[in-house]
Amino acid sequence: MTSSEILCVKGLHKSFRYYASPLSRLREALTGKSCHQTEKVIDDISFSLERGETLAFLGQNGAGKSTLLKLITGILLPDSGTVQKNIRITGLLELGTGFDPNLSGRENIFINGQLIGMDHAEIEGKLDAIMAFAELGEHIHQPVRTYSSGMVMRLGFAIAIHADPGCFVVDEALSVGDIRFQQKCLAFLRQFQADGGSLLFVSHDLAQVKNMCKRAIILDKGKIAYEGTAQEACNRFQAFMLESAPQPQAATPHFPDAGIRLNNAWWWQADQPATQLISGQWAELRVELTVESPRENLALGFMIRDRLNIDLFGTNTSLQQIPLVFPAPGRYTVAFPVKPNLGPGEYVLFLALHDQDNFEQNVQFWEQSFMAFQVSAPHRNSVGAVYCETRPPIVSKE
Ligand SMILES: Nc1ncnc2c1ncn2[C@@H]1O[C@H](COP(=O)(O)OP(=O)(O)OP(=O)(O)O)[C@@H](O)[C@H]1O
Repeated sequence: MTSSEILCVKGLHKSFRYYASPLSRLREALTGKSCHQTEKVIDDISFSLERGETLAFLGQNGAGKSTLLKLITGILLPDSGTVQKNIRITGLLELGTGFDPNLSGRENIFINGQLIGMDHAEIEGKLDAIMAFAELGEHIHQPVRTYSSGMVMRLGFAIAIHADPGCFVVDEALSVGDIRFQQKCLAFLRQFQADGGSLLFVSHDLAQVKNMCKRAIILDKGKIAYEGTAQEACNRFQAFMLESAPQPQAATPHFPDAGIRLNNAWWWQADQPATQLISGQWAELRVELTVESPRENLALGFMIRDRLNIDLFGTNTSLQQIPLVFPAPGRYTVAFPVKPNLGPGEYVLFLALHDQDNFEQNVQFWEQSFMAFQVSAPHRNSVGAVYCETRPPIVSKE
């Protein structure tokens, strides 16, 4: 380890054993014969972290990000390889790790605090500050098993940050809880960074990764697939995710009794089909259907979701008070004029055709992620997920 490094990971390997049933495990213990399968989850990972550096880990679900963080913090032991660190690393990993559900929040502060390296006197000294940060009020005296996941997160975060770590580990857990508390945690983390603290960060929110981190590693099936600036890593990861996202194609109906098939759907903007829309300019979502017999009383709708699968905007013909009538069999196109006032980024389109009064009835198709598309904002005068029209600010003196 060099003098500026606080963490040095070398040749880390970790596999998990999988047994078909508890009986297989018992059989192996009794007979000594192998009755398990092994899956390599971390495969020869090496990297180092300098003091004050912020490093993000990106990767698809199951890529090994959380396992790597647990190896670094010592929650898990590697099969081989080393984790050298010369500072205290704390953070939020699995919600509730190190909490006894039957003890109160206050009692758990002592248990969890000791687990992450504080001694009793240090915890006594910081108890009031930890309880104030967690904002649990009288709940602090109730057993942790009665807490919501957001409350567990508050308590875990409050303890972890008061351990004066040199490096703080943030897994997706930060996305739990109410937005005001999340903002408070993020503000804390920014101050922690400004004061020279290091961060290891796992998030599927690439905007947050770019905002919080300078460097990033993309993990793919437990191996390092890319290491570089957070900006470049996010671009590569985004491109990879878009490639692997469902593309427009003939959809097969999921509903055997459906008499209407979704053939295709595509965006149209500036007189041509578009996979990249320009924010704030009129576009059209065209949905092409094959109708086998005359139908009415249906609603065709769409929902735009962001990459975290959060609903951003949806509408349907019923909400728009447009009767959807297919008087004869044939191919139909339904066009929705839409002005996508969205921030630049990747989005996914959900399409469904169902009863006009009840979306669970007469379902003809229900395509959760029919296609991915991008939105660009060439005249950037804003940031964020939505685009609100603005006029130049007016400065006036009282
Ligand atoms: N304790 C465990 N026992 C067995 N398998 C495990 C254990 N922990 C993780 N795994 C497996 O290891 C693989 C990697 O999981 P991990 O949680 O590290 O991925 P991840 O990149 O953090 O995914 P996500 O983005 O979904 O959180 C997965 O296949 C997971 O099922």
